[in-house]
Amino acid sequence: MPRFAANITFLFRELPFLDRIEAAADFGFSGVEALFPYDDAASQINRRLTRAAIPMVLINCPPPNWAGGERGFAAVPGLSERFRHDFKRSVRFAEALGVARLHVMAGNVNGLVARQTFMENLRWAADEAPDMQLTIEPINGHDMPGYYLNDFDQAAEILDEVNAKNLGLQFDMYHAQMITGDGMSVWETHGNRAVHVQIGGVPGRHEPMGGDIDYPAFFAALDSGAYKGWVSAEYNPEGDTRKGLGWMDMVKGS
Ligand SMILES: O=C(O)[C@@H](O)C(=O)CO
Ligand SMILES: [Mg+2]
Repeated sequence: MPRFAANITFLFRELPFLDRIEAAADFGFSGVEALFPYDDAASQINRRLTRAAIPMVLINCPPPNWAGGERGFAAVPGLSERFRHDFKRSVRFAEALGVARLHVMAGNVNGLVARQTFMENLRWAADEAPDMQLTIEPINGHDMPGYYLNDFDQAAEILDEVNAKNLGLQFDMYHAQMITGDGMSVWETHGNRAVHVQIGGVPGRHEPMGGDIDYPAFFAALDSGAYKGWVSAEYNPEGDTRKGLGWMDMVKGS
């Protein structure tokens, strides 16, 4: 069975942010992740992680200003200084939480200069934090219009060209399905680059069951394949998070 983490930016939103950590542990998740947990002190988050006896496995860079609509700066020409400042801050926060993975967000931009900027900043980041597993994630244009990294082949080319041992693919099955209509094929082509996996149903980004993605087949592929990392539940529960966790019981029972 895959090792499941709960993305507590999406799941357990019925509860205050810090309480979601214990809820995730109580409901069978072995870890948590969060998009931007920077509003709480690392010491407070750590206390809750210790009490729940589970790790935080991934956070996103950049820290704050998300509410202002920015989607990162790693690929935005002219903002490398801003990106590097934010990156160092994210690494410090991740280290304080014992988080081993950092998702580096590209930003809303396009064109050849953006590609060059993205690769330069990724190379710099990989050198700057050699012990941190960095990830890049293709995100579908419906959910995040204008986001630079919106295609898995594009991500694979960038990973090959940057060629840093601590940089890999964040494979979100929800985005793979939304972008191509056939997420399983994308996994077959690019799954070997994955260092982090996320799941959510299509349509609607709800619970990973039913819908257009054959999740039982995907979980079976994960069980029999080389990927042994985290599989994070990153979806908008249809109702109360706890009532929608039947998909986990199905995986455990199979
Ligand atoms: O898929 C997503 O939306 C996330 O993994 C993410 O990092 C974008 O904020
Ligand atoms: Mg994702």
